[in-house]
Amino acid sequence: MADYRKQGDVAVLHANNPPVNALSYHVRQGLYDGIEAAEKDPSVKCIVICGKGKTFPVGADIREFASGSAKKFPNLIEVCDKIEACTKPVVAAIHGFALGGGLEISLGCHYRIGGTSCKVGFPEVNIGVLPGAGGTQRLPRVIGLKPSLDIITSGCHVGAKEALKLGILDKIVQGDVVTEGIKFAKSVQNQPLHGRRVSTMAVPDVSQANALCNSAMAEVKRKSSGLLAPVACVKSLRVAAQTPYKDGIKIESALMLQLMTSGQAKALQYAFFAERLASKWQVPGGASHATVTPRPVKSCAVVGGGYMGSGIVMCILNAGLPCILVEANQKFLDRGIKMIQGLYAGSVKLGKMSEQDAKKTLSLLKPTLRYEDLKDVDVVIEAVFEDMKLKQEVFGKLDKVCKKDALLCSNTSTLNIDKIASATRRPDRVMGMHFFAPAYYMKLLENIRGAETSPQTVATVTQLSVKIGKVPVLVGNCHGFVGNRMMAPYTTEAQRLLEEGAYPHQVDQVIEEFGIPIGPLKVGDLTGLDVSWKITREVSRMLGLDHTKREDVEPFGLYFPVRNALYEKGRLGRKTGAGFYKYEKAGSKVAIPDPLVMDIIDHHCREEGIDRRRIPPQEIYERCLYSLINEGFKTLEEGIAARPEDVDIIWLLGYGWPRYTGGPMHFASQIGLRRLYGRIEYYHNKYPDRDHWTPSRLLKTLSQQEHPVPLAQWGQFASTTSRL
Ligand SMILES: CCCCCCC[C@H](O)CC(=O)SCCNC(=O)CCNC(=O)[C@H](O)C(C)(C)COP(=O)([O-])OP(=O)([O-])OC[C@H]1O[C@@H](n2cnc3c(N)ncnc32)[C@H](O)[C@@H]1OP(=O)([O-])[O-]
Ligand SMILES: NC(=O)c1ccc[n+]([C@@H]2O[C@H](COP(=O)([O-])OP(=O)(O)OC[C@H]3O[C@@H](n4cnc5c(N)ncnc54)[C@H](O)[C@@H]3O)[C@@H](O)[C@H]2O)c1
Repeated sequence: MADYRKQGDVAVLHANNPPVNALSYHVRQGLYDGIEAAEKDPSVKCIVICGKGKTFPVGADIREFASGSAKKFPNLIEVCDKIEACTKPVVAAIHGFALGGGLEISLGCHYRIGGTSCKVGFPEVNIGVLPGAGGTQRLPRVIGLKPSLDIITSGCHVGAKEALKLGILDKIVQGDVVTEGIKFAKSVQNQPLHGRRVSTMAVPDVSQANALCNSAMAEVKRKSSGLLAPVACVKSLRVAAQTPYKDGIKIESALMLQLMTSGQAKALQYAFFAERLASKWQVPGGASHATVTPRPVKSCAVVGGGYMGSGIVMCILNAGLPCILVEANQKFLDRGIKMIQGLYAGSVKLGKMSEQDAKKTLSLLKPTLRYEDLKDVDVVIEAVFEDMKLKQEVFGKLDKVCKKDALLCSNTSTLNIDKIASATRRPDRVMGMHFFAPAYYMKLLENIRGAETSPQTVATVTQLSVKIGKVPVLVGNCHGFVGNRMMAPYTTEAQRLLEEGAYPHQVDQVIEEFGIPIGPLKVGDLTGLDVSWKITREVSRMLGLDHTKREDVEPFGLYFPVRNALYEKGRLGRKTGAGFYKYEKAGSKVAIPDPLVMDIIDHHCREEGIDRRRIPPQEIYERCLYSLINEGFKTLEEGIAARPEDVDIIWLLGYGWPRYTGGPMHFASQIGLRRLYGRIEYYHNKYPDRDHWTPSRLLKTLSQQEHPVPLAQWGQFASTTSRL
């Protein structure tokens, strides 16, 4: 709704829909009625529109797109037109964010003022739509075509200063924005409105419009190939430059309608809400984010300042928390500090941070070689080598030196959290915090709850994760947790395809065309074939197998003859300039298909008596992606993942799964679970020895329901107790 009050001869309209004043039906109605009432009231001379609470409206209510309420009278176009047509001056007083429909409302106003820290923008492309309430038509009339193309196709926020410079804001004000808005409105109440109604203006300097739009179109197609929304934005902006508002708005609306009903928009909006759901955890027994109070965290420590540890330190420092870094010896400590300093220096060079801020942030870091220095910290995150014996040794030490209520966390990517916790006398205060590389950049944090981890530990770690800028997803304890566990069948199938008829570039091409930025074999080269070779050896050891014996490892899906042959030839991936591909030189990024690798593969097949066949792209697609999805369903049926949305967020934020498909689980729902199950069963019959093709029981049950079960209800069909 919108609150209407009068202050002298000024009508003040507050959009009131906490927490972000999304423009749902009642808010639109309130604003529309408010303008009408102010127009009718002879004692009102001018009007101020603002937002209650922490922000100006941040846009349309995204949930109303699916329900259809977004189109209900008065829709957002009608509200903006109503405001603009008002015969009394209307001023938008912006604090917080004016995004999407919120910015459109303010462009419907005759004047816009903003607080010093306000931000404006059109983030619609991020959720698969366009600024469809006149945004693509009004913004270029205010600021010109080029900056409008930049703002609308990028979805980026624009700060107050820049907004003033561009002309989006008429003034930046200090202090309370509503009070200032009232003052401003009074100052313009007698000014004629002619020339202030944006829809009546012409887009300035359209001589270069075609060239600008052509180049913007080429750019969005290059950057976000396959995405519908940015293309539609450019189309709509081109129209704005060429036609009067009344015609442009019709084309904008038609484009909006197409986008709103597209699968991409649904998937992107699903991802938007899934991301916000992720930190809302619940564990068996009922404890949840809503019921458990986290402990305050005032200081942290990181053990191991290698590749991951140094990135984790930066996340902590960036959040303004003091952090101690412990290393095994001076050489590695120096190397870690140098890495951290170098990254901050890089940020300063790129203008992302001032030198002073970098200095201040770095002053929160305390390097040491003494574990005893950790005695007062609230949370320790361990990031030493992936070795159970070493991790247990470190946790044993930490348990001795750290205060009793300190939390001890591990950045392990695969190891058993309970086993690590068993080295301490406080398993209730031990948890996994699985960061993704590079840790200072990647938003995902897979937090692993052990069998004895207490709800308060979960609450504290979740709160800390958010504080350091991450999206935390709580998962249960198993080998590889959710993300890496799902990765295993995907990479296994990618490699097995090589033995049957495909070459590395053919496999990667299919996956990259699907939208994952780097195919599985290029990822193999990136991480290093020696690294995956060692992992295979370790896992084989854990299972009591000899990794050199095919008959031992093959039944467990651990037999990778092509990778092994490349490894034995010293082709360790990008770092050696050769792996599944060749590279111009060691460390180069461009992977070049290598006839030598094809010969190695052909030779292997001849030796094994394998008749190579042409593998159709559809088979590559299904074997890599469906095996991964099947594993995702298994994590749900075992209660390792709590919700399909969590699985999706892990893959969207951690592994580059294309956001416009919503994530593997949402994608599965779009394929249709019956069809998906059928294909998985087909491959299970074809490759009965590969455990990862055993169909998930949950998927089977869901596929047998008479009507498709909405994704949000899948959890009700998972039969096993949660292992979270
Ligand atoms: C015929 C006509 C057709 C219609 C035309 C429409 C045209 C229009 O151009 C389309 C739009 O405006 S498209 C829209 C364009 N605008 C955008 O895309 C802006 C999207 N929003 C954002 O970017 C961020 O929320 C902010 C940066 C605003 C705040 O960040 P922060 O402080 O970290 O807060 P937070 O944690 O992110 O959110 C807090 C709570 O609010 C919830 N919620 C938020 N926005 C919502 C929305 N629009 N809706 C609903 N709910 C929304 C969010 O889910 C969460 O709920 P929870 O239940 O508590 O979990
Ligand atoms: N590399 C990745 O992409 C990645 C991603 C997610 C998680 N992880 C996990 O993060 C952890 C660290 O991996 P990394 O890639 O940073 O390894 P790394 O080899 O770069 O760093 C490990 C560091 O730990 C230090 N160290 C060893 N023993 C120590 C001890 N007793 N006390 C203090 N420091 C000690 C080493 O000196 C080294 O600097 C592993 O568990 C790994 O599985 C790695």
